[in-house]
Formats: sequence, C-alpha cells, structure tokens
Amino acid sequence: MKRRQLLKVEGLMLRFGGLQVLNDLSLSVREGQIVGLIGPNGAGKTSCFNCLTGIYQPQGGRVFFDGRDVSHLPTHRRARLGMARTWQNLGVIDALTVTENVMLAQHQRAGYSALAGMLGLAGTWHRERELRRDAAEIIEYFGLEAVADERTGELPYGVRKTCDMAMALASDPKMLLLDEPASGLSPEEALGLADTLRELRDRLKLTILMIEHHVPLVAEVCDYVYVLNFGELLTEGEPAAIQRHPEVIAAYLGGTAEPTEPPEWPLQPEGAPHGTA
Ligand SMILES: Nc1ncnc2c1ncn2[C@@H]1O[C@H](COP(=O)(O)OP(=O)(O)OP(=O)(O)O)[C@@H](O)[C@H]1O
Repeated sequence: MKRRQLLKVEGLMLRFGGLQVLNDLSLSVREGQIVGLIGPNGAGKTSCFNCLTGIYQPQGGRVFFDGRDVSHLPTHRRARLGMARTWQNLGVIDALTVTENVMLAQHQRAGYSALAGMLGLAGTWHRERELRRDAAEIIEYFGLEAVADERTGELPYGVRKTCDMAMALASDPKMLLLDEPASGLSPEEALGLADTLRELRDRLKLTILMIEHHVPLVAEVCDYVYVLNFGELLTEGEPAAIQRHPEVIAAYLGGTAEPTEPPEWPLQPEGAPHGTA
C-alpha cells in the first residue's frame, strides 16, 4: 500500500520582476520518505523552500501539508502544523548557548512566548522545566552534551550545523526541510549525516525534503529525487536513474546532454558554494 502524501505542491509560480524563478513546479513527498531536491545554482531550490514555508507568497499554485491547504497560512502557522526548516546560512543565534537555541526553537509548541518563559511568568515555570528536559534529550540525541552550555558562535561550523538540526527537531515536527545539510561538512561528517538522516526517518518517523549539492549523499539516503533547472522540473525519479540522466549531467556540467559514459560523482554545479554557502 502506498503511503499518503504529507506534502503536495501544485503548479507553483514565482516571479521577481522579470525573473521567472519557479515555473509550474509540482512535487510531492510521501510520509516516511527522504526526498532530494537538487539542481544547479540559481535553479530555484531555496525559493521553493521559501514558498513551502510561507516566507515567499507565490503568484500561483498551491501547497498542501498533512491534508490541509496551507497556501495562505503564515510561516508560524505552517510550523505549528509540523513543518520545520534548517537554513543554508544557519538558523542558530551565535550569542546564545546550544541549550538556549534549542529551547528558543521549542517555543514554537510551548503555547507562550520565549520571553515569557525566560522571565518565568505565571504558568510557564512547570512547562519550562519540561522543555528544558526535552531540550537535554534532543541535545543528547545529537551528541551535543559536551557543548550544551557553550555559545554557538564559538563552536566549529559542523557543530553549529548539528545545533541547527537539533533546533529544527525541537519544534516536534512531522517534516524536516533541510537546506544543504552537508555544505561545509568534512567528508567524515557528511558520512555521519547520512546515518543521522536515516535514523530520523526510521526511528523518529520523520519525513524529510532536502536541498543538497552533495550528490553521493543524495544517492545514498534519498528514496526519490526531484531535479530543478531554471525554475522548472527537469526530471524526477529514484537516485540511481537520476545520476545517469543525460539532461541532469548536462545541467550540472553545462555541457552536452549525451555523455558517452557516466561521469565520476560527486559532480558539483559550476560555481557551487562549498562551505558556508
Ligand atoms: N527575494 C528575491 N528577490 C529577487 N530575486 C530572488 C529573490 N530570491 C531568489 N531570487 C532569485 O531567484 C533565483 C533562484 O534563487 P534560489 O536561491 O532559489 O536558487 P537555488 O537553486 O537555491 O540556488 P543555490 O544552489 O545557489 O542556493 C536566483 O536568480 C535568485 O537571484
């Protein structure tokens, strides 16, 4: 039996001035899948995430999440329904500790503001204690205990990325939208990320949509892949087929669409950001 669609996107149209950033983009993600969204720089991947999370209001198309039309809901309402996101440039606040960042993210579901919690206003004390306990569990899950009380601005990039992921999880989401989770990570860290993503899917039953340039990671963990080019869907399918698709190879290399033999992966799009993107 096919699992139900948790996310469904129909005919997204997004324009900035004369630039058609997304053109009739449709995709779907079934519950429990890890789905990749790949494509060269400027293809429209982050803009697509911004439309899904309500940061951009597209001129056309609809977004359904968990059976609801969320197209006109603001970002915080979509987050409360279970959409969590990580950022290409990190969502952590450098001046706060790892624990404080995770607790800030938890207030998505706390029922009162982070400020009320910090000030210990009436009715928040008991819940704050629960949140702190949950935060400690999330921090332990991601192996961040040793740096829990350190300011994130003073931590290595890979650790800050892990903290960003912990923050996304702190809102108790149904779906994670990950924007380039492997960028800036060492090869060993990227390998560890593959295990983490599979565990999030298999143990915590999370559904994941991720933008990623690191094609070996996509090939290893994704159940299904969408390829964007110039705001349009170039192709979609299982990772093995995508890696051999002539037009995908051409879009990434900017060359002929008829290679004589499969290229060596990883391919990086021309001018792809490596590092902090
Ligand atoms: N707020 C905006 N105003 C104007 N143009 C924008 C805006 N946001 C995105 N764009 C343009 O939309 C196009 C797609 O950008 P987007 O960041 O979505 O691509 P991407 O596929 O995520 O690229 P990358 O892999 O480099 O992150 C680019 O030409 C970008 O300049």
